[in-house]
This record gives sequence, structure tokens and C-alpha cells, in this order.
Amino acid sequence: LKQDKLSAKTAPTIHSFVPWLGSFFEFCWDAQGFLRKWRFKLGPIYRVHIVGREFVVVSHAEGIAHVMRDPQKSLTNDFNTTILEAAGDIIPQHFDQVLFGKLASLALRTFSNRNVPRLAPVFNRQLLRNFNSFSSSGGRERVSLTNFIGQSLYNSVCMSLWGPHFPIDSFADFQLIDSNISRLLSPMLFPPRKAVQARKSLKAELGKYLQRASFGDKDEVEEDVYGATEIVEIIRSSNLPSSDQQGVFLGFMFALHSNSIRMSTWFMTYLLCDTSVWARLRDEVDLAIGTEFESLEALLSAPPHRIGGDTLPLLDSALKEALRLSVAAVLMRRVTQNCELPVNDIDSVKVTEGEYIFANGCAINMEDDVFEDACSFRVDRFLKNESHKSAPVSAFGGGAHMCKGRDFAMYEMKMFAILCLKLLDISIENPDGSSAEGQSPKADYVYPTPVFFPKELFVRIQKRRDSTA
Ligand code: HEM
Repeated sequence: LKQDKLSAKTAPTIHSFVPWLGSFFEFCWDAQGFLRKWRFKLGPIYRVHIVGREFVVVSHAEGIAHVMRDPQKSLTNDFNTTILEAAGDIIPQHFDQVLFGKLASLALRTFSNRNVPRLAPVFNRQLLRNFNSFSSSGGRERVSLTNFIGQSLYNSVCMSLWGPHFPIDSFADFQLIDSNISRLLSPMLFPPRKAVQARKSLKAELGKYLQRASFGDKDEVEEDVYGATEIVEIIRSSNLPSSDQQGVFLGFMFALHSNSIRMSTWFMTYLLCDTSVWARLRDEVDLAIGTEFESLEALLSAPPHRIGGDTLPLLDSALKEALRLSVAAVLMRRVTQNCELPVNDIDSVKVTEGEYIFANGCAINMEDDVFEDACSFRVDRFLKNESHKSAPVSAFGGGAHMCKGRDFAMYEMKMFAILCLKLLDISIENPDGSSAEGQSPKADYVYPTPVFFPKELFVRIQKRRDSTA
């Protein structure tokens, strides 16, 4: 087939007159609009210059699948590594690929559906504790939605993985790093002082934890904590200097929390902004507890495969829909040797060593000719088995580098939503105090990470009034 192809062409380029930054501002202003505009103007594959890097944007299903499969073995995912280096402040030459490979394959095991039941008891218990503290003002105080979700998930995940010695009060530092990741990645652009300081102090905390954690001491800790002792052991037994061990740990923490918190924030925003969606899902959860599950406790201890399609089909569909809508650009790859990307069955485009490829999931997930009324959140879209022109591009990527924490991430997001629906009344507000009900969630500042940053909204949280749960 390849021989039949016309000779490979060069992809068209978006010209920008801004040196080094290139199309950065236009992209950040409205990333989805930017990607759509240029796809219609230049076709499914084009080049763009953003912050000192040349990206080849791929926007068609065949091309994205090709990038994920990488049949010519000519692409590397080291952009992901660059993000982890920036998060953990690791000098690139010190980044230990072998160690990261070990951690990634261990993550696949630790976060698999088979292992989730080990993590679930502490995770759920801690989540409930956080809900109690966030609802203690009875809705009088308002909190940022990202803080509510971020703090709750960060605490619960850390406790279930790393045990009670872990410094869970470090969330504020983590959040500063996460929200400044684009500036940490491009330090030439005024280093973000607070984020740099936060990274330093979180690394120091992680250093103390790595020194202190003793995992054999059953008298000191409950048996069901420490879901990920092996991960800590591998970092500790590496030959890296302690600052790099802390950096690797922080990089891993970034992979663990960053996308889950952001994606969960999108998911909850979709549910909270539409009161009819919230009411339908609440009815489903109420009904399931009592029929599918004997009690809330039974649901909390159910294996992950029971919390989904058959028992809570609308919630399952809602999460799939939020994942479809919240994917920014799933994959980033660097070309390691010149190769070709298919444009269609006949044409292909040359890409050159050193260029970055950016697989634009929005071009599939957000297009009306693929999904009817594609930009709207339709809670039952995946319930009715509607036929779509293509499956959505997965938020978790695909191929050899597909997300290793996807099972646990799905569990986290579902459990968080279920417990909110069952136990809390939450109202959602814009920063100016007006109600955000009826609004469509919007993306804020954007960088090529797998999930867009949602715009800041606030919530008032109180215990559910019409429930005895
Ligand atoms: C909703 C939450 C999450 C989303 C949307 C997400 C998405 C992704 C994506 C798109 C990739 C890159 C795939 C690629 O480059 O081909 C990735 C990689 C990865 N993710 Fe996640 N992720 C999430 C949660 C998690 C969690 C909870 C963990 C647990 C540690 C995790 C661990 C990893 C690891 C280790 C990799 C690197 C895989 C490799 O290079 O082989 N992720 N994730």
C-alpha cells in the first residue's frame, strides 16, 4: 500500500510573526477554536510553532491511531518525561528512564482493577472525612471547586497509597506546581517564584517521608494502608542522589494527581451546572443503593467492575461524556527518525527528526459530523448506544504508553461523584458570586497537557438535607 502512495508532501505551516512564542497566545486564548480553525484552513496535518517548539498537529482518526501505534518505531514519548522533569525539578541528564519505566509498569499493576479493592477502604474513608470537613460550615463558606476536589482526592489517594506518615497537608504546594506547570516547563519566561518555592518545600517533605517510611511495622499502621509500598521502595533503593529521588517521587505524584484532579473537576462541573442531570444521577444512585447494593457501605466495598455500566448506567455514560469533552490533545510525541504520517489511504506527509507531534483529540471528540451536537454535554449519549461515526479519542491515550493509572482514575472519579450525589448538597457559583447553574463549563489557560484546565468556579457544600444516609 505504501508503494502506491503518492510521494510524501510537507505539511503546511501556520506562520506567526511573534518570535519564539509563535502562536502561543492565540492557542491559549481559545485552544479548541484555534485547532478547529487551522484544521479547516490547512487540513488534517499542519505545523505550528509554540514556545520555541515546532509541533505537527494531527487531527484525523487514522493519523491519531497511527501516532498511537507508531508502527515504524520512529516516535518517542519523551515530552511526557519533560513534564515530569519540570514538575520534579530533575535535571534532564539525571532523568533515569529505566527507573521511570519500572515505576510505570509497577503503576499498571498497583492501579489495576484487581488491586483497587486494596486501596479502596482507606481511599473511601479519607474521602468521607474530607467531605465532613468541607461541609462543616453548612454551606455558609464558599470554596473553590478545584480545591474541594483536589484536596479531597489528593488526601485520599495519598493516604491509601503512602500511609499515614505521608504529609498530606502538602496539597497547596502541589497545586501551585500543577497550576504553574507550563511556566515551570519554560523557565526562560519569568520563573514562577511561588511555584519554585512550593516545589522545593514539597521535595523536602517527600525527602523526609522517604527517609522515615517504614513499611514492615504492622503495629504502627493499619494493614490496609500503604497500597504502593513497592513504588516507594524502588525510588529509595535507586542509586540516585536524594534530590533526584525526591524529584522522581514528585514527578510520579504529578502523573498520579494532576490529570485525575482536573478531569474530576470537569466531570463535577458538568453535573453541578445542570440541575436536571444532577437530579437524574442522584435518583440513580439512591435507587442502586438498596437494590444493586445492600447499603452505601456495600457500594463502597464493591469491586470496581460493579460500579459502572450495569449498576449505574447513567453515571457511567456521564463520565464517558465528560471524558469525551475534556480531552485537550491526548498525545505528544517527538520524532526520532524521519518518517511519514498518513493523511488518507493515498497521501502522506513527511515529518522530520526532532519535530513534535501533537495528536488533536478535539478534532474527533468535538466535531458535529462525528458526534451529534458534539459540543454539548449529553448525559445519556453513551447510554442509548447511539451510533457515532467514530469512537471518541480516549483521554487515557493508547498504544504502548497508554495511561497506567486509568483503572484507578476511573474509580476515583466515579466514587467522588457517587459520594457527592449521595451525601451532599452543592451549589455552584462564578467568582463574582452569581450562580453558575445552566452554564457550560469553560476551559481556562491552556497548555498541551492531556486535560485542559477548567475555569475556576466556587461551591457551597452542605450535608444532604433530604437524606438519612
Ligand atoms: C483522569 C485521569 C488521568 C488521565 C486523563 C490520564 C491521561 C494520561 C495520558 C493521556 C497519558 C499519556 C499517554 C501517551 O502519551 O500515550 C498518561 C500516561 C501515564 N499516566 Fe495517566 N492519566 C490519568 C491518571 C493517572 C493516574 C491516577 C496515574 C497513576 C500513577 C497515571 C499514571 C500514568 C503513567 C505512569 C503514565 C506514563 C505511561 C507510559 O509512558 O508508559 N495516570 N496518562
